Amino acid sequence: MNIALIAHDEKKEDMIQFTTAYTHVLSKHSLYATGTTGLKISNATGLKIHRFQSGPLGGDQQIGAMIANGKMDMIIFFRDPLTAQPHEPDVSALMRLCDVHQIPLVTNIAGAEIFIHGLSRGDLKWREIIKERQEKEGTL
Ligand SMILES: O=C(CO)COP(=O)(O)O
Repeated sequence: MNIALIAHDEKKEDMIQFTTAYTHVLSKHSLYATGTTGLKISNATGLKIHRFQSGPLGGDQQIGAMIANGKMDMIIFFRDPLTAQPHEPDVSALMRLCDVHQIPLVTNIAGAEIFIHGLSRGDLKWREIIKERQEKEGTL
């Protein structure tokens, strides 16, 4: 599965703890992240991560583009609800695209715990079926 990991500054510590705890699960998947989040995770865990631009510079939009192109399977986005973000429109756009394309999105560590267990149990296998169908129909 292609998984995006994103955290606002006040939530980066949560992301490091989460990815450290679940390195063994995450290492079986293709990981993508916004710039600073990706750097911090790979420094802390050694996980291989494709890093996009930093969020305020367009990273959320790059991940959004992957969703629109049918290339993203899950978004783990630890959002800071208490701090105004200069790129709030990008954040909203990313979450909107998750809903448009039925991509599982979780925005806090408590939910992410549930997602990660579902992921290791195979709850996201339906994504493969959808992708195969889209490839056949030429819509991917
Ligand atoms: O701002 C972000 C997501 O909206 C995260 O960006 P960084 O990972 O570059 O800090």
